[in-house]
Amino acid sequence: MGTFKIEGGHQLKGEIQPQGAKNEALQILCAVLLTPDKITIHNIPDIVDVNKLIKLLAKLGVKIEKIDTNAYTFQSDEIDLEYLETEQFKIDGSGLRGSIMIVGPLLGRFGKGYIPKPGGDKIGRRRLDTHFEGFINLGASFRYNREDYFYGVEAEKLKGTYMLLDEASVTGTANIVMAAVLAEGTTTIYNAACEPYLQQLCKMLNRMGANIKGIGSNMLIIEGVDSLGGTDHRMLPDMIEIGSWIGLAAMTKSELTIKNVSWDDLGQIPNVFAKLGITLERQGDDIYIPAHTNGYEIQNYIDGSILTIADAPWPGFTPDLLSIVLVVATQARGEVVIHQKMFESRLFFVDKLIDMGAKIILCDPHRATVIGHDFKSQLKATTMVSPDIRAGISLLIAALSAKGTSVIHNIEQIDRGYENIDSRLKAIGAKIERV
Ligand SMILES: CC(=O)N[C@H]1[C@@H](OP(=O)(O)OP(=O)(O)OC[C@H]2O[C@@H](n3ccc(=O)[nH]c3=O)[C@H](O)[C@@H]2O)O[C@H](CO)[C@@H](O)[C@@H]1O
Ligand SMILES: C=C(OP(=O)(O)O)C(=O)O
Repeated sequence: MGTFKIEGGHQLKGEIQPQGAKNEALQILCAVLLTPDKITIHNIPDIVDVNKLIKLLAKLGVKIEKIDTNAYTFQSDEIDLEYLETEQFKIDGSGLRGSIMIVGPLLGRFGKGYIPKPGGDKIGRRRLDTHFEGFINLGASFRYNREDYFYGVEAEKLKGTYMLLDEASVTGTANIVMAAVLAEGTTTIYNAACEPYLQQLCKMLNRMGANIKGIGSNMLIIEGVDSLGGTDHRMLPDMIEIGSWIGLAAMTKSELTIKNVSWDDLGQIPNVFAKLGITLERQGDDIYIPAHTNGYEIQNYIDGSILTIADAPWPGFTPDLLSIVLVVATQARGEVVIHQKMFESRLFFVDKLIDMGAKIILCDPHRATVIGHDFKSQLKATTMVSPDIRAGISLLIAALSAKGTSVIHNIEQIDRGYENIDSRLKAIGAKIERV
């Protein structure tokens, strides 16, 4: 179990280049299975989850070449479907959440797709019904082996159809789209997820020869084609990482510039941090955050009632930033209710923040009320264990603002989604060691 030792209470300063987006990378990497032609992908983040998926693709027979620090080529012209029947695949496939998205492309191109129960954050129930109901709608037969949590879908030829998803699942929509692009006829997916990473996937598939309309909306219309070809793709910057850097800057009263953020793809993120009282300046495509020497004040609603920050499917606010918003609120002036609607086990990490002196009431598993300290009392350093990726980075931000030296164990959770986080933090003045 890896550990970070952090000496908190220091102001940081400098520029940060965000990494390529983790959750986009997981979709895009699965899409390389859709064609025998070469695909070049740039801005791939060097993080544990993505590297696990790249290894899994290699074991499936994808020819992979690293052509630059964050760029690879992929060629899926000799796929070894037998690997899907092996015990090793059960281990590899369950190592991350994103592996679920190999099923759609494999089903679309080879007529069968299998996956063990995927891994990822333990943040509540993470059902897969939307994915498999979508494949069944396209004509696939489905089986699930309860003994070893193994899912399978098979079809001679998928047939396009109309479907209304039971929820706007992000990976579910990506999976169904990747199957439907090679189905016969027209598939309409209503209540589709429409976040920027999904838009990126659809645009990439269209460059490969697919015919997807309605990109960016919650209704995707896909005319199936017989085959797809190669393309070049560049990943967007990671909006969750960008939000994490904004939170870090505010909590440590640091002046930071986050470079090349693709501002127009950030949706509600700048607004939500602005509601917490954080000043963000748009400078070209960069975000400049001045040092918040006098703190930051949470805005109430216009009728004076207390602000609630809640998650919702895109274009709502992403659930992946709520833990970060929560930690930032602990030092604000004012109060806020954090409502995590999607996941029921994601707020339990607040116990650690309470140990550090934060004023938080966990009302129920989904809601926490935070009463900010306005920096009148600093958080106290402590020893903690990172339960999931976003709680992990939130605890790291708390530790960097706290008085004294904190220790965070199980930092593998943070490494799942943040590239070289310790060296990038050190470059802007943080006192952090991997021990
Ligand atoms: C690898 C990847 O891309 N992971 C992301 C993806 O996970 P993932 O695709 O697994 O998440 P889903 O979009 O399927 O759903 C997340 C949770 O929200 C619930 N839900 C979803 C849609 C909806 O309309 N109503 C609703 O309540 C689901 O029941 C589930 O509990 O999207 C999540 C939601 O943005 C993010 O937290 C994850 O980081
Ligand atoms: C929940 C997350 O990831 P995953 O879906 O990969 O577990 C996340 O990135 O915050």
